[in-house]
Amino acid sequence: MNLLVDAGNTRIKWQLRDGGALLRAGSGSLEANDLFQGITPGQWEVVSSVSVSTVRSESARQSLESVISAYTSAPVRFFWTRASHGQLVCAYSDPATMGADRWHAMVGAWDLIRGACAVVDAGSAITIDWIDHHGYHLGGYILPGRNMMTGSLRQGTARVLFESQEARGTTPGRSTAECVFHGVNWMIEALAFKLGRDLEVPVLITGGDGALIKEALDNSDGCRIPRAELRPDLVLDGLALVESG
Ligand SMILES: Nc1ncnc2c1ncn2[C@@H]1O[C@H](COP(=O)(O)OP(=O)(O)OP(=O)(O)O)[C@@H](O)[C@H]1O
Ligand SMILES: CC(C)(CO)[C@@H](O)C(=O)NCCC(=O)O
Ligand SMILES: [K+]
Repeated sequence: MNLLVDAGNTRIKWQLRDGGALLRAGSGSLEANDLFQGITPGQWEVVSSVSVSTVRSESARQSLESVISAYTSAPVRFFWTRASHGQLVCAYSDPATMGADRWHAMVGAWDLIRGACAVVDAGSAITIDWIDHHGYHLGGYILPGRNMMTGSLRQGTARVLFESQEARGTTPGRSTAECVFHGVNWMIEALAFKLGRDLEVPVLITGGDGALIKEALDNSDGCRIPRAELRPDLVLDGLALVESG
């Protein structure tokens, strides 16, 4: 039994898998002390390996390792971006500096598509990576995610004052909160429109705000993308592939 962990900047997500079968899944933060509450003592006993993809700090990596090691004596292995995995080749001259989540999502995407595709991970940050039909990673983009956009407006201004809310619209706002939340949604819509214009390849979408991107792509006029698929577990799927060799 293998425990797979994707430690993002906002949330840590995990799955307990036995071969291809998914047994348990959960998410949360290390601080809340209940991250792994979905795993029973009996299940911990039969965990034979723990594989982690993390984009958090070195000290957070160590905390995660010691929390996991308190549950199990199974080896905890961390997987980082590599220069290549099979036909997939990283565009970075220094692959270790590329976020492990991006790499594992690309490994998962290449395994599914085996052809030119793009990967969008809309998490704390939004990343977009291009892969060509040979498996060459052409490069990507790193943008602030939704929470980060609204948070930076809050922090960087004196009078942009607003309460958090679930404003789904994109019409011009008529209050500060509406201007901020509709503005962010409008940017997501603009991003989807641009993707649909620039790309004619399948797009695999993951991350906490992935559904918003998918919806915006589906509603974008003149979109040339043949297939846009939501894959919430793409990072863990790629990690499972890398971990098993
Ligand atoms: N339950 C949730 N908790 C936190 N964020 C959520 C939740 N549901 C949706 N979101 C949205 O998801 C985003 C965070 O996505 P995700 O959980 O994929 O982050 P992450 O994996 O920690 O990010 P990253 O990989 O970029 O560090 C936030 O911007 C927020 O808008
Ligand atoms: C961009 C994020 C934060 C997205 O989770 C992560 O992939 C990361 O910390 N990357 C390191 C920098 C890079 O990918 O070039
Ligand atoms: K992520």
